[in-house]
Amino acid sequence: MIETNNDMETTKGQKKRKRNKNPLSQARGKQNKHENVWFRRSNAGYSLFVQYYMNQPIGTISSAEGVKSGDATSSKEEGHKIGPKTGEGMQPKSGGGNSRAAKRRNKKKKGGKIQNTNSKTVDESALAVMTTDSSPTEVSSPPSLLESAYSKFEMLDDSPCHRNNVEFQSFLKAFSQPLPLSFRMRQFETASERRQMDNEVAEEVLAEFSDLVEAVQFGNTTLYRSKNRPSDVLCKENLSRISPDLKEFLQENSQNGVLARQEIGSMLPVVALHDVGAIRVGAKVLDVCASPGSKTLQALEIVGQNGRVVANDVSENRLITLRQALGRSGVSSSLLKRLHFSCQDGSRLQAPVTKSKSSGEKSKLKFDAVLCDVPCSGDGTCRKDKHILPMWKPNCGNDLHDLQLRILIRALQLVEVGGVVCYSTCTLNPIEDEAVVAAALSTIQASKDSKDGTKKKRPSPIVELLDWPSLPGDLVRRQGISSWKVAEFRADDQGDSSEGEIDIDDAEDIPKITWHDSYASATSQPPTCTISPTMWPPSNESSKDLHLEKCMRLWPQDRDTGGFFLALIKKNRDFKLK
Ligand SMILES: C[S@@+](CC[C@H](N)C(=O)[O-])C[C@H]1O[C@@H](n2cnc3c(N)ncnc32)[C@H](O)[C@@H]1O
Repeated sequence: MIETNNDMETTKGQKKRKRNKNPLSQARGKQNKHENVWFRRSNAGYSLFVQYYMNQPIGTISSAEGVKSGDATSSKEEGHKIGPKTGEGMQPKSGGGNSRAAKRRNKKKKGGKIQNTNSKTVDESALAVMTTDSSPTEVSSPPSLLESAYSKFEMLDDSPCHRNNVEFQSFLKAFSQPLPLSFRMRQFETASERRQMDNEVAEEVLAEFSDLVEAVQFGNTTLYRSKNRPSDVLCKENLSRISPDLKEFLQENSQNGVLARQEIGSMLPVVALHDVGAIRVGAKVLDVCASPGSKTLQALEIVGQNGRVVANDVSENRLITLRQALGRSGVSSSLLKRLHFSCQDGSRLQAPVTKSKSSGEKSKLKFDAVLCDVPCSGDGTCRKDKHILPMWKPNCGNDLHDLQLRILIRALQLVEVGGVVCYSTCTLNPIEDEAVVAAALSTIQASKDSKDGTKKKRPSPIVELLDWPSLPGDLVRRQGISSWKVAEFRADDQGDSSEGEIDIDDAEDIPKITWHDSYASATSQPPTCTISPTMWPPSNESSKDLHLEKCMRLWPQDRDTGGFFLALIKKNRDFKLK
């Protein structure tokens, strides 16, 4: 059982919520059994992923970081789309309108060959498509499923911007490679001499592995990551083969608290909040969606023994995981005393009540910084999580949008005036990223100023996006985007999948995304997933005020990372929602 701090309020009905599944599994669980089977057999997830991201803007590389040679991007506003315009190239050349099942039935009648296939043959066939097709590609090694899915679209599409799309290919290629290893030296602001000594010794030892890993200064933190190697990149999967000694070193030092294995993008929220002064020695920090706790630990290291970190997660089991991870991380017991657990739905989180030592008066705690690392579709982690792409569809992100928005608004209520919230996801899907940020800012902007209850024009907005602090090392920040498309996958015809009747060589069997221009058109027939008006980009007029370009996108093809999205939002005044 998780210990909940005495001064922590719990919400009514908490027990019921504790049993709830993770919202991402719930979003995925909405697929029926047939559809799941069909997804796995047909590689539909890869096709949908490729179609979707071909039609979304990628974001411009921020000029502060500078466009370095070799960056495959043009600096047009928003960055160009990495694929053809919606509707331009996405329709199959023939057919259309009928469901795939209907087409298969027609084909059967005509005596067409229907393959009874499994995932292995799908891969092989996709490979054949890649090699026989004359589409240009820089890829010399066998194409990944993503690259194969792309080449299939090329077969269907004559759009000139679609062909020769080097950047899109480099994005697919990067997403198809395993994620390079990365870890950080644990940084204790109030470090004891012994701790510093341990770190120095570890850094000396790491110098022995300088052919494999390189150090990058990352705020106050020293980050290590795999060095570019001509052969295979050092990653979790090949670590024991390439360097059993480094593996042993990493295992030992993760357990004794010297270093923490963490993805680069995942380190950024705490580094950025530290950089803008919101997470500092003695600060009060809330981690709304905390488990498995990589950011909780990072924040705890900085706030030290006079600070306070509240780690909240809706799932009791995941809070247990977090506690176990912290136990293994070698954090001192005195520091652990500064950590408080809470098991609540982040969108309705009740602030802990504190008692003043002098007057004994009780008040609700507000935080200097809030980490809002919400549940998301997670496609930015597909380089290390092989289960994401096979089941990918836009519906998963759509189903999470409302929850993400409610959690972010709650985080902005709980942060102190002058404090900062970092909203982050490990997806590059704008519906879960800029759409959520834009909707939260607009909702709060439209709310009443809680001071005098009026909606007077004031010099600064109630909440605003902060400029991104300078980036460590050679990381590349792409700016947030302010236009994007909303899509849905309407699976109306997976009935035949139980018979394994998928003809992967048939262009008409490639699943198609349905694009929605507006909320009205999306809801003109019953949607198959959550569709909310806040999913669409704000009007040109209001998006100017929101400054979504201040958000940060980390794309895998830029500096060999995972995909990550971050936004720093400062609260200037209290507000009351309408
Ligand atoms: C992306 S993970 C967080 C990763 C974590 N911040 C880290 O860096 O280790 C999202 C977490 O949100 C939790 N979660 C899902 N729905 C939630 C909700 N309504 N309120 C609070 N937490 C939620 C999930 O259980 C999951 O642990």
